[in-house]
Amino acid sequence: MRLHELPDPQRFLRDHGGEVTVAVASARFGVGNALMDALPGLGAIVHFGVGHETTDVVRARARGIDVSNTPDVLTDCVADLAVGALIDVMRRMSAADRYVRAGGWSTAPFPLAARVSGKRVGVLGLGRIGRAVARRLEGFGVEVAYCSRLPVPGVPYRRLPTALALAEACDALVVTVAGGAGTEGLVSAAVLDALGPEGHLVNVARGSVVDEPALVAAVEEGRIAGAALDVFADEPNVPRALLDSDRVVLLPHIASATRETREAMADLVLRNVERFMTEGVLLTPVPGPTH
Ligand SMILES: O=C(O)C(=O)CO
Repeated sequence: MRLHELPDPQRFLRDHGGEVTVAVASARFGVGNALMDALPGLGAIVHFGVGHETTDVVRARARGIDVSNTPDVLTDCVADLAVGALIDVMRRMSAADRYVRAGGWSTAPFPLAARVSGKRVGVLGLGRIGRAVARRLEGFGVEVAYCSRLPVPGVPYRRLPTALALAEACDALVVTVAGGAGTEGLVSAAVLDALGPEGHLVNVARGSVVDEPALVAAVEEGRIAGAALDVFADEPNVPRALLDSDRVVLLPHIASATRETREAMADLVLRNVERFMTEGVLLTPVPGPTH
C-alpha cells in the first residue's frame, strides 16, 4: 500500500495505522515523527537508499523499531558519478558541450580548463562511498587526503583534522559525508574560501552539508572556480544563480540512478522486508544506536 497515493492518507492512518508493522521509505522522505507516532504497531522502517537522516533513528530504536538502509549496492555508481562530476567541472565538459551546441566553436576556441591528473583532492567523509571515490582517483595519480570524525585504518591517505584544513590542502573537495544535523553546513563560507578561486567542489552527499547561500555567493563572486552538485538544500529547487552559472555542473540527484543499482536497491529493500516479516530482524540494519 502506498500511503502518498491514497486520497486521504490521514484517514487511512486513523483507521489502519495500528496494523502497519513495516514502513518502506525513500531516503528523501524517511519516516517523520508524526508518521511514526501514527503507526503504533510499527516494528521496522526500511529505507530505499543509503541515507537515513530523514528518520530519527534514535527515536525509532527507543520505541523498539529497527531501521535499515541499502548500503554497498549503490557505492560504485555513486563513486563513478562523483569522479565523473569532478572531471566534468574541472575540464568544463558540460560547459564545452553547451559551447559547441551554441555555435561558439566556429567563432573562438573554448577557454582552457583545469587539469585533473596529479591534483590534490580532499574527500570529506571517508565511508564506503568516500573510499570508493578515493580508490578511483588513485588511477588518475591524484593525491588523496580526507577528513572524517575518526581515522580510517588501513588507508594510504593523509587525514586532516577539519574540513577547513582539508580544503586548504586540496585543489578540489568531494563531499561524501552522511547528511543530518551532525554535518549541516560543514562546507561553510570559510571552507569555500579555503578551497579558493582555483578550487572545485563536488557534492554527492546531501545539500544540507554545504551552506548553499555561501556557495552561491562564492560562485557568483568567483571565490571558487566551480562546483558539481548532485544534491541541493531544497530539491528539486536549484538557486537561480547556480542555474545561470556556466561554472557549475547541475545534476538532479542521480548518483545511484542506474538501472542496475536501482534494481539492486529495490531487491535489498524487499529482502529486508521479507527477513523482518519471517524472522523479526533486518538484513542491513543501520549501524549504531546514535549513528
Ligand atoms: O541512497 C541515498 O541516500 C541517495 O541519495 C541515493 O542517491
